[in-house]
Amino acid sequence: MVPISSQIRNAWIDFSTMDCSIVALVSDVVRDGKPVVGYGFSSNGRYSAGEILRRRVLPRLMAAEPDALINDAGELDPTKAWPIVMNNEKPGGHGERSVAVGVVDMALFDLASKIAGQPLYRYLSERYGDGQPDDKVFVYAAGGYYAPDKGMRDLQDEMRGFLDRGYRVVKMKIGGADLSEDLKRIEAVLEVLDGDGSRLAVDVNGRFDLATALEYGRAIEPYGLFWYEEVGDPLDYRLNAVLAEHYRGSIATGENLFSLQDARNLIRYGGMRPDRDYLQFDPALSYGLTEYLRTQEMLAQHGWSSRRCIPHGGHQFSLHIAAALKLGGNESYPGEFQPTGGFADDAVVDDSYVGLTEMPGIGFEGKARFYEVLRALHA
Ligand SMILES: O=C([O-])CC(=O)C(=O)O
Ligand SMILES: [Mg+2]
Repeated sequence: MVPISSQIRNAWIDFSTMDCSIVALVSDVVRDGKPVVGYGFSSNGRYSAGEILRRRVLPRLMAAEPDALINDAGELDPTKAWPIVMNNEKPGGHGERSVAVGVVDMALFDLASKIAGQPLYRYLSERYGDGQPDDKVFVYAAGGYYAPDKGMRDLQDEMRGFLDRGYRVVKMKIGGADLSEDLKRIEAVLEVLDGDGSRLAVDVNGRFDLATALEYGRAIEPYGLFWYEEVGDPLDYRLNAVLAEHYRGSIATGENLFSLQDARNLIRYGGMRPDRDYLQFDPALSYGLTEYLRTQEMLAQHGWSSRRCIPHGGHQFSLHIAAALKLGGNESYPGEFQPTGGFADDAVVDDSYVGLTEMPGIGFEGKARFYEVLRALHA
């Protein structure tokens, strides 16, 4: 467990006690005299899932026959861990179990790609994509939280800071104040963006009932925003569907749907429009890439392009996945959730696109402060 606490607040929670799970899988593969280690962490916004990891997920993994994780080519295959760690788990009610499984899945993919000597995006592209990964990924800067004593000037300075760091598109929180105050905050940010609403996303974090969702929708529609995010309760598909009938701009949601089945319900019943809306399922929070691959298959069957997916979480794992599976982009937290937030220390963002590290694996080793924490797990 590692704390990622701060004073910020969205429309639903504050982050004063936020933490996340971290895992190091020390393998018996030796390179340069050292064991190859796979690292994983559980994204942000859900608390650490240590109890489930310690009592259920990790003991099952450790008890598995080593061969059960190896494919016909003799390689470690992270997707083979899924039935092992999910043995004796009932379907449905996914809760935080998917977070625990996701951390281990991330660490296994880090490990497998390191053993293969490849950066994760190349490893994934060869095995699950078309072998031609994107060489850069669209990223937007997420922030714009509510915080004690944070005024309009501070909000504008924060957004200017994002632009200075190479981002073109930014995101801010709404729904934690009343409509008139939020409209002032939106207009303050639009000033920094030369009045261009298509460069601003707003995030409600699931706060609104239908009437408020529609009221805010009518008020913000003229801005032509990048998207209107997680407007109602994540599991209220009907609310989302009614909103989609009325709000003409893009809607984004899905960061709190943690399984293929929940994602499929959103697609079936949530009224999401494949020509303009965005899906934000976070592979780390929702059973890992193994489940995300199944979700991508489901989306394709329903006529959705992978380019409509821009995962939540702002982590390096999804960055590799975005390049390999040709998603529409990835979230980024240039300022929040330290030490896990943000990409490699030397990552350069240009016009809201970032390149990938060529380090084997996910590349946590290129993120000094976080790597220190991960290394301490097996020092
Ligand atoms: O405030 C949060 O929990 C993070 C969030 O919704 C996002 O990144 O979209
Ligand atoms: Mg969000």
